[in-house]
Order: sequence, then structure tokens, then C-alpha cells
Amino acid sequence: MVIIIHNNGCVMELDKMDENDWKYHGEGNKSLVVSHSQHSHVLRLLKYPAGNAEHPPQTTEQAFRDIQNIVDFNKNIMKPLLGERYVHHGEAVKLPLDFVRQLSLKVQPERPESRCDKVMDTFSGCALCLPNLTQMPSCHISQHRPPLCIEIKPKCGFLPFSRHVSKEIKHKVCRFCMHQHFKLANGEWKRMSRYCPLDLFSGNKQRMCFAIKHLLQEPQNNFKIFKNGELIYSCKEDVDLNGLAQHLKPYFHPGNGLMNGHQPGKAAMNELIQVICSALLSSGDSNRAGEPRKGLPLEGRGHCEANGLYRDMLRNGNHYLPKDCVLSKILQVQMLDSLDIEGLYPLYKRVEQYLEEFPKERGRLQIDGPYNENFLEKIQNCPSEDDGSIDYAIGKVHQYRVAMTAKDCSVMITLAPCEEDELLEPNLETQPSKRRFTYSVSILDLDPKPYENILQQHKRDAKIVNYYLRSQQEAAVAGLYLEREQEDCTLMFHPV
Ligand SMILES: O=P(O)(O)O[C@@H]1[C@@H](OP(=O)(O)O)[C@H](OP(=O)(O)O)[C@H](O)[C@H](OP(=O)(O)O)[C@H]1OP(=O)(O)O
Ligand SMILES: Nc1ncnc2c1ncn2[C@@H]1O[C@H](COP(=O)(O)OP(=O)(O)OP(=O)(O)O)[C@@H](O)[C@H]1O
Repeated sequence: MVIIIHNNGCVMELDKMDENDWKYHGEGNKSLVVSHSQHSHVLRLLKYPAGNAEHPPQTTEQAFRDIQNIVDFNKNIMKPLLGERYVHHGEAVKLPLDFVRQLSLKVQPERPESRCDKVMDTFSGCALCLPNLTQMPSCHISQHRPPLCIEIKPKCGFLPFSRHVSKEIKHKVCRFCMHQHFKLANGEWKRMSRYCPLDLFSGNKQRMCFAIKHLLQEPQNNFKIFKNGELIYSCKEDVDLNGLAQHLKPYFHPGNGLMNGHQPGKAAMNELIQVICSALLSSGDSNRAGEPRKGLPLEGRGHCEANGLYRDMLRNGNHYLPKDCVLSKILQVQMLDSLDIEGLYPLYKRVEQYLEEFPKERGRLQIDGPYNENFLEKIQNCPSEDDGSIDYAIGKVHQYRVAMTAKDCSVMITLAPCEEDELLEPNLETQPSKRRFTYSVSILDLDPKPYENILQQHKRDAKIVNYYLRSQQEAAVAGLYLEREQEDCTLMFHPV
């Protein structure tokens, strides 16, 4: 009998797995996640293109190595870089094939159509077992107000500072905002998101609140809310802010009446934004308030010109991201991409050429892992100047890959109302600011990005930037025509 005992004390007997104990929880491009209905853990199973559905794309040993690589990358690379407290590396497990097949059939009707171009791996039985981060570890669970969890995929929080950048626009408009135009044109989303990562990472509370508000208005794949582990708010055709407000009221405004002349739903939403902001700025210990300490200054990250709104806010003094807060940690790792894909690409080509000449060196260069202390050493001690060596090139390639992981991760903030507050009269109208939460902050989706993706990154970058430049030009020309037409009209109606 194989038993896994988790640090939260729950036991999973791998040979007694029953698909009825598990339910669909969510998925992304690479993996599908199921959660246990009683215990607080999830299984993350990898997916592969539906075209291969009949045949395993790899051997069981290879599949297990891939999962183990993810665990090692999280444990030995991302944990030291992002901080022990934020990263949960999980463990690789081998599940009975029958269980996995039944599970796959069970979850299929729950899956969004847009994700069905890939199928769950039902051949290897390999998966990653992780704590369920939408639930609060060891906390009193109130029936009335169970834990809320907010998931944010913040994306890249800085403008490239590399001298290798060839298009000036990349120093002015951030990747996310440019990418929005491309995604809309390709029908990936129907509405433009006004969220800008530079606002979220600014350390300026006002800008951060704007960013969170824009995520709420148009969540796309960047924002989700769970209540008691169940998804209650995410991207849908019609974003239901009123429905969300109803869910939030008991947490912030337990009474029924109007508060200070506000509508309680709207006020609850504002309170939620403030709480998210505090959690993002806190130093990460499960706590109640974040005392900002000096950390990463805003200088050099500035704002994105896609977003003309905030110039005045920027003039309001210097802003810092507190040193140990989750956003600061993520940003520091993202900034390991110091050359931008344009500066990195020639180094990737250098590695490619070297591997062509010396294919056996692939292992020593740790192109596909192992993700161990040596790999971390290559990232942390990469020379700052290019001496033409392969070691410099591989150091930069690895730094870039780690930065890509941090640009694609998600943050989970789990909130539980403080126990003392639970004892308050449920109908008592307390000041919202007096309502307190215990929260825990984690980072998820920290998989290593394959070395081979660099070529694709290079192409995608050019596509996004060129599309943006073209669409701006077209908009400018259309604007000129409009101005002309308006002038003509004005002339026509001028009194003679
Ligand atoms: O390139 P990006 O910025 O579009 O990021 C991809 C994500 O798109 P997004 O823009 O966040 O909707 C994309 O997310 P979606 O599938 O769009 O939800 C994946 O996270 C992809 O990573 P991977 O290939 O699955 O490891 C991400 O690809 P990587 O660039 O991280 O490899
Ligand atoms: N440990 C966890 N606890 C709770 N929920 C989780 C956990 N891990 C993942 N999830 C949920 O499952 C979803 C998909 O997981 P994940 O982001 O790891 O998938 P992915 O395929 O790697 O995503 P991407 O498209 O970014 O590559 C997440 O957005 C999150 O809602």
C-alpha cells in the first residue's frame, strides 16, 4: 500500500483512489487540476495536444521525470529566488491508471471548450500533488463566511530596459497592453482589458487599486475568485459584478441596510480591492496588515503609455514596492530578463551552434535540468559582461527562462475573516475598516519554460510589437480622416 501523508495531516492512499472523491477545479494551457472534496489538496495533471489522444506522447518514465523536474525547479530554483513562504513545491505521485481514466471521463463535461484542444494525460498516471491553495491551512472555517481566495496572473511588471531593444515603442508601452490588441484581433478575447501590470507593480496604492478594479471589470485569464474552494468569479461572456457583490457583502457589510450612503455591494467591492492591495504589499507572513518597508523604487519602471491616465499620480512622490512583498519578489525574478528577447536571441543561437558541434555538452549545460544547486549557481553567478563564452550565453539563457516563468505565474491570496470578528453580532453594522482578515499569499504555476520556447518567444515578440505599431498607425490615420471630416462639416455650417 502506498500512502502519502501531507504536512496538513491528511492521508492519501494511492491504491484506494476513487474518482468520486475528486472534482474538476480548473485548468490552463498545460495542466488540468482536480481538488479533493474533503481533504485540502489538489492533483495537477499534465495535458497534451488532442491529436495524440490515441497514443502516449512519451513513456511513463519520461512523464514522471517531467513532473519531478517541475518539483525540483520549484524547490531548488524558484523557492530560493521567490522566498520559502510563497512557494509550495508539491510532490510527484504515480496514480492507478484506472483512476486517472475514470477521472478524465468525469471531468470532461466540466471543461471549457476553449481548453479542449488538449487532453489530460491518462497514459502515465503521473501527477503533481499540491496543497489546495484556495483553502486556508489550519483555520477556523465559518459557515457564514468561508475563506475567499483571489487568484491574479499579473504578467510582466516592467518595461524592457535593454539597449538591444530595437523598437522604441517597447520602452513606452508594456507587453501586456500591446498583446491585448493582438489578442482582440485574433478573437482570443472579445473585450479589451484595461488592466496594466505596471500599475499593479507600481507600489502606488491608487494605481494598484485601479489595476485590481480593471481586473474585476474584465478578468480574462488574469483574475479569479473562489469561495470555500469553489470558483465564483472568472472570465465569462457577461461579467456578473452584481452577483459578486452579493457574495462579498457578508464579509464586509454583514448588515442589510445602506452604509454611509453607499450601496453596500459597491462598498464591499471597494473593501475587497483594499484588502487585496494590502495582501499584495504585505511581507507575506500570514498577518493582518502590511507595514510598507522600503524596497524596489518605481524609478525606471514608470508607467505604460497605453494608459495616459496616471501621469499626475506619478508626480505624487516616489513609490516603493516593500522589499519582501510578493510583487517585489516576482518582479525581481522577472527582471532577470535583462537583455530582452532581442538581446537574448543571439546568445540562444550561440548555444545552438555550440550544441551542434558538441551535442554531448547538453547535459553539462543543464539545458533540460537537472534543476539543482548547480543550475541555481549558473543563474546567480552569470558574468555581467559578455566575454564571448558559452558559459555567459547559457547563464543568460537560463536567467531568461526563469524570468519567463515569473512572467507567467499566478498569485493566490486566501482570506479568512478573523475569528474574533466572527463573534460579533452578524447583523451589527461595524465599520468596514474594523473587519479584519487573516490571509496567506502563495505563488503558483512555476513550471520551467522549455529551452526550445525561446525561438517561439522571439517570433511572438516581433508579431505583437509589429501588430501594435500597425494598429496605432491605422488608428492615427482614421483619426486624421475623422478630424478632416469634422473640419469639413464645420466649414459647411459656417455662417456666411
Ligand atoms: O507568451 P504569453 O505572454 O502570451 O504567455 C502564455 C500565456 O498566455 P497569456 O498571454 O497569459 O494569456 C498562456 O496562457 P493561456 O493559455 O492563454 O491561458 C500560457 O500560460 C503560456 O505558457 P505555457 O506555454 O502553457 O507554459 C504562456 O506562454 P509563455 O510565453 O509563458 O511560454
Ligand atoms: N495548488 C493549487 N491550489 C488550488 N488551485 C490551484 C492550484 N494549482 C492550480 N490551481 C488552479 O488551477 C488552475 C490551472 O493551474 P495552472 O495555472 O498551474 O495551469 P497551467 O496549465 O500551468 O496554466 P498556464 O495556462 O498559465 O500555463 C489555476 O489557474 C488555479 O485556479
